[in-house]
Amino acid sequence: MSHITIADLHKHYGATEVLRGVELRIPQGSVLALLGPSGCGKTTLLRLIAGFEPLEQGRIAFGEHVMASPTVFVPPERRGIGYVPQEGTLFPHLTVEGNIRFGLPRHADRRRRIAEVLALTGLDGLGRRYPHELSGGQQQRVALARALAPDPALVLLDEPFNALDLDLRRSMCEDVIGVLRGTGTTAILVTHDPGEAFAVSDQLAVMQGGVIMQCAHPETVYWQPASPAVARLTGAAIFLPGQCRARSASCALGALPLHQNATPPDGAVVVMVRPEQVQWQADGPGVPARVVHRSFRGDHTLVGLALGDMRLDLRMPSLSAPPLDAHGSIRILGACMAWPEPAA
Ligand SMILES: Nc1ncnc2c1ncn2[C@@H]1O[C@H](COP(=O)(O)OP(=O)(O)OP(=O)(O)O)[C@@H](O)[C@H]1O
Repeated sequence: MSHITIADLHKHYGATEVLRGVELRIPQGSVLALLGPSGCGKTTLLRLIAGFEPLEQGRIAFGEHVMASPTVFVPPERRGIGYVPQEGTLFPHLTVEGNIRFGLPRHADRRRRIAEVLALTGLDGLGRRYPHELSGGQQQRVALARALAPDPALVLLDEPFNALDLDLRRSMCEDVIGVLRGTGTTAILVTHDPGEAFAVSDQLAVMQGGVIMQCAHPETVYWQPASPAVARLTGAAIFLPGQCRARSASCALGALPLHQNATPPDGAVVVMVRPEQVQWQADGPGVPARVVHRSFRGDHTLVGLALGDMRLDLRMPSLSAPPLDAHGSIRILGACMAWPEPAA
């Protein structure tokens, strides 16, 4: 398989349009994270790619081979896709090996392949266990091993570690994506956790209301979001009214240079910076600020700053957080995004 092309995809459930012109291009061997709020259409998109649902308009192609269009429908078992759904999909009456064997064609050298995928997914020695004898993380590894066993060219992961706590979920996710990268498998990972999406993807697609709002390298999406909505969906953001002139935006935080992708016309704008761009200084030039709130949280401290009649809430490393009532100033590191005012 070479790259995957998804063009102008539409899907309705009843009168509701759930996918509205989805476009994506996923290079072979790369990982695309699909991030968006609940109900935005992520699972529906995966189901169309897998062939579990017909599409109404548009095209899904793997390289030059059209898999789905209004006139073509290649059934799921002929698409060469592995699907790792949300938790709870193992057959409880089958052992780990039995679950993996289920996905393998009869003519395959099943014993060898099962041993390979058990090793690949870190499940050596657990082949004879039943799902209820495994932890949640191990069960999801079995689901991955089952999906990988037929050597698919594309793996779809639909929030596969949702049931795990945050730290375990992120480390499991990085492990699993590492396995897929090791085998050169193209992958689409659905998640609603921006941290997870940033950590593992080559491209991050942000979806809302059935539309891909931006698809780009994760750092581009984070620092140069295409819209205020993308900024909010991908992390904490500070929005301020400002005036744009000659590639510089003036606002309560000073005169800030614009990022390359920011292209508002001169005039009234909404300015966006990430909170970590705001640097506190005990003295030195900058916008005067005073600490009006301080809440210790262990490794970080929440600090509320008053800048004139404006208030900024920041997370600072506890060791460098200023004391309550401290007077100082702030400066902004790097550039800002800005959109014409009504865009907010
Ligand atoms: N079979 C169906 N029949 C009718 N409506 C459906 C069906 N499947 C999904 N929907 C609706 O389509 C919309 C998109 O659902 P989808 O499951 O794709 O969202 P999602 O982004 O994956 O959400 P989540 O993150 O909560 O899993 C939702 O409003 C959902 O209620």
